[in-house]
Amino acid sequence: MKVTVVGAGAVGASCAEYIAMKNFASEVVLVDIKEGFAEGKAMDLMQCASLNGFDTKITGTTGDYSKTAGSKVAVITSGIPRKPGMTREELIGINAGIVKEVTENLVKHSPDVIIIVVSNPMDTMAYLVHKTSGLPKERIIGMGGALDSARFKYRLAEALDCPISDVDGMVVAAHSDTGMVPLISKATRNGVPVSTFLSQEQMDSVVEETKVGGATLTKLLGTSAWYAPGAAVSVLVQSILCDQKKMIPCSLMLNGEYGESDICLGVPAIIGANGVEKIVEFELNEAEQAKFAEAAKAVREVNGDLKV
Ligand SMILES: NC(=O)c1ccc[n+]([C@@H]2O[C@H](COP(=O)([O-])OP(=O)(O)OC[C@H]3O[C@@H](n4cnc5c(N)ncnc54)[C@H](O)[C@@H]3O)[C@@H](O)[C@H]2O)c1
Ligand SMILES: O=C(O)C[C@H](O)C(=O)O
Repeated sequence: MKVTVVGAGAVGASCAEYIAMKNFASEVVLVDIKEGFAEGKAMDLMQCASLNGFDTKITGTTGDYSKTAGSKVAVITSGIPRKPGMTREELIGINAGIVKEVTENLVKHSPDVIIIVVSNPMDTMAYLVHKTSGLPKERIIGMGGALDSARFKYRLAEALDCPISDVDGMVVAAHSDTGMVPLISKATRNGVPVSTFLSQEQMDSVVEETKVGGATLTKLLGTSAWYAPGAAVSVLVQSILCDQKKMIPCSLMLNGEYGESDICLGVPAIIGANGVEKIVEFELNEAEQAKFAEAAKAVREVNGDLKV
């Protein structure tokens, strides 16, 4: 099955690399606007095939969407990343126009596509794709929660001084520095609540470090991260292409779930061959639900800046 990745920059190339390495897609088509860039990235990645042992064919094109025709999944990573000191929300002015145009091109050539939105501000870009694509809501998935939850587990394992495979945890609500809600009350080490091992101060610090995970990396790297974002996308794409029905937190259009409607926010969902197969609703505690509502209010304000 064919997967398109639009934007052959840091995140797009990382998505293509992880998807190919896991060997579950027949073809990955990279698209970029910069002349020759996607073709170059595709060629470089294909020269890894014999070394890394994958058979996925990777091709590149400068804006020729006819090459993307018949894609089962398309990942939108096109757009600018933030620089140190910026918020994701500040990218809306440039990225909204790019995401809208890319969405129209994708849908024209692959009307049955499932779109994964990565470009920031992601929750608002996912909302924009809903408003402009005409696709059913089950076929639009914002990628944020998968990455934020991976960062949460990294911070939990660090605080617990244990292997990451020992910990479980999930982040819901917005993919923003202030709107992320790491569900610390439900995080466990092999099924045992982490509060058994960590003080309140340690848990607060894990939550805060998780929320600014993207900003911390942006400060260190001078631009935003790409390895874990690419890996997180590859997990979503695999769950769709292999119909794994994994439960993954994603930014999805809500229709009353968690008390919100007409907004894309991070919630757990079953992801399979049809895209979003079910939004999983479970009880948040009072504080978590209040933070979820606060995040929704902030995302709604950013959505208000869209011209849709
Ligand atoms: N949702 C997440 O968890 C997450 C994680 C990491 C990055 N991001 C976001 O992903 C986006 C990409 O980040 P990056 O580090 O790869 O940036 P990058 O600058 O390395 O790559 C972006 C690419 O998009 C291309 N592009 C721009 N306009 C285009 C268009 N109209 N059509 C096709 N290609 C176009 C550029 O030429 C560039 O190669 C940013 O908005 C960033 O904030 C989101
Ligand atoms: O932090 C960013 O701006 C990029 C991305 O959203 C991330 O979380 O790594």
